[in-house]
Amino acid sequence: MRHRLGWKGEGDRPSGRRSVKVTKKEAGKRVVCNSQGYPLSVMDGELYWYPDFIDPVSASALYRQLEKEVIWRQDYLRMGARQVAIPRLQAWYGEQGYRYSGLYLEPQPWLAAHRQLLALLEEQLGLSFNSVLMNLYRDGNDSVGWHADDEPELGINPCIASLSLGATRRFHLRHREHTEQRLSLELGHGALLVMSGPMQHHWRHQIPKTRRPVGPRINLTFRSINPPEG
Ligand SMILES: O=C(O)CCC(=O)C(=O)O
Ligand SMILES: [Fe+2]
Repeated sequence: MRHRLGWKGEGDRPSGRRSVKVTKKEAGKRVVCNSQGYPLSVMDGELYWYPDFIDPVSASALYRQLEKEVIWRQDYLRMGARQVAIPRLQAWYGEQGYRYSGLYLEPQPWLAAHRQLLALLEEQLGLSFNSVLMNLYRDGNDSVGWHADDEPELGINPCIASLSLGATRRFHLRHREHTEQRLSLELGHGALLVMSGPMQHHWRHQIPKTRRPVGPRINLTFRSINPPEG
């Protein structure tokens, strides 16, 4: 267990206020962070929930910065003879390229906002990553279907830290074999969800479309990609 956790034990809500307020300055911007978190009790996996990881003012500043600087791409999946647009925009930053579902994502160099978030994840939770997959859900029509983050480059039992900025969207988790095991979380502005242990082998997750009018949402899933062999 590499986490430094802000709670007492499995299934235990932390007693008292054990939140840590941290401010980090880079390029004149401060990020206020609250690393109080909760373990969510699930079978065959580890799930940690930090509902207020980034405070709303810092989260809005990060959102605006990323909205301005990220180079988003529209990717397509081949479905037989057809090319189907993925229902969201994506971007891949970090140190290595990423191959998934027949797509190759060329890495782009870290932005200052990414470096700031990487430093927070390291300092607050003891987690380090070398890449981030970003998703922009423009409205309720954008989504990501059931999948697991189980590409071979992520290794066995990968740790994935997923930060949400902007509109709140519902996140579903479902066990692959015990399909009655389900979870639904509202991922709000500044919330962090960490999935680790055998989670990606036993569970799938999705962000469904919604008819509710929702604004745009940026999601960053920090990951560690193993270097290519050879
Ligand atoms: O947007 C999210 O919260 C989830 C994104 C996701 O599952 C992924 O990028 O693999
Ligand atoms: Fe995912």
